[in-house]
Amino acid sequence: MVKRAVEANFDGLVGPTHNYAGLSWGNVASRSNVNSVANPREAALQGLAKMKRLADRGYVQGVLPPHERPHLPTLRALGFTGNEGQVLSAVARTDPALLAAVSSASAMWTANAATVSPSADTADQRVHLTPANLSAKFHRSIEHRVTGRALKAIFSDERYFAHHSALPSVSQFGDEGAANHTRLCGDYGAPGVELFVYGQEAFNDAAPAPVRFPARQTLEASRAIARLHGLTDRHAVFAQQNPAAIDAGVFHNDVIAVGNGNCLFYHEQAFLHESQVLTDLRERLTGVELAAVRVSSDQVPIADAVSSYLFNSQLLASADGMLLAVPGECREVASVSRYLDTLVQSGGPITAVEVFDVKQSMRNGGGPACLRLRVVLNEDELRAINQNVILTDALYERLTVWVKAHYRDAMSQQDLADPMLLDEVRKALDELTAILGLGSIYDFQM
Ligand SMILES: NCCC[C@H](NC(=O)CCC(=O)O)C(=O)O
Repeated sequence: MVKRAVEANFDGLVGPTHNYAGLSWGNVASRSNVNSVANPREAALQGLAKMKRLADRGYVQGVLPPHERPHLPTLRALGFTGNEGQVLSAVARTDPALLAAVSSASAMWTANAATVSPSADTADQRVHLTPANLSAKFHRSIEHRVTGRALKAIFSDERYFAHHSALPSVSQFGDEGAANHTRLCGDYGAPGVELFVYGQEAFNDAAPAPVRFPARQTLEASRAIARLHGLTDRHAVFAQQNPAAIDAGVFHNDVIAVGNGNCLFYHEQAFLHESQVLTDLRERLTGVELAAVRVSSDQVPIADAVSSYLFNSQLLASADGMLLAVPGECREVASVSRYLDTLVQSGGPITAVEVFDVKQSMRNGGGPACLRLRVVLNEDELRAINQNVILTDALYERLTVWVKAHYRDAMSQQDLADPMLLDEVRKALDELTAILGLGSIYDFQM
């Protein structure tokens, strides 16, 4: 029997150290905004406003906490000694790039937090969660431990939830989580098919690979996640991303494709073997017709897809079809704006387009879809999670007050060395874990 289920979205609350450090080679926005002054307060409020709008529409909206940054335990593991002020001033003086790396608020992009397989797909009928090792970028490779703790503090009931450790942190098992994972299905509670998109095969030198920018996800990693989650061949499809797309700045598949329910919305240059992907999906979607919404390069050149983040939109089920929640940049790129006008009139599955302003995040290459982790939950599972992280009006108000009390409105690279910043962050996060009822998840709390 198919259980009633919903797709919940868990957005990463932007952390107090949000800044532009140009840390992500291959991510065009990150590199082009390097050294701009960021506004963490505005970033966090933009994220909260997105969550609130969707919660008001009736979507189940959760919150995932930011991480402790700058991360002193990482600096100590790399040989910095002395008290915290001494560690910070030494790293600022000798290695500012390292200080930036351990200060990034990148955990906000929770599409990279983990891969989640709903219970309807897995062998033991539990929801399976694996934090992504994010091994392609040092600043992100330090996220998975705390991410795992946060997920365990929210999805704690072992009758319903199975947690795995991140894969080995080496490039051969590079894993970027849900950004390269799309689930297609009929009802959310019915068995679906999980599309794993990888950039490269690690153990096959002859396989196609990008030449300019790194492929962050490997086939080997995707297969390991599917095994860990107990997905049989009926429930998993593996597809290679088009290497040319990676070289054009598509560092994750969610920059060029998004799916929901029976709909896959994608650019014609997304996949290396497009028709095979569609065939593999159709074979496994029993009783459900795949609605493939393909965007051609004539309609939207790939460079425009990358600069507008058209495909990094949230595709959400709505009463009369599907809502595409797009970043504001989509209305600033002519080809994309034109395309969106025709899309809703085309009579296809996507029936509405709405614009969300997440500009602070966009300038680091994170659109609406990057900011959320999707978790399909049936009614029992939804009831079993930590309810304190579900966004209600009261929680929205509380988090807004919390952000305004603790966040700065300007963050430059120089500011990261300020020892006051570390104190501010810890004070804020200590309060946050109490608000969200998470217990102790940060190193400084242990
Ligand atoms: N899913 C969106 C991820 C964006 C993220 N950007 C960053 O980490 C940029 C940080 C900086 O450059 O300061 C990344 O590339 O992994």
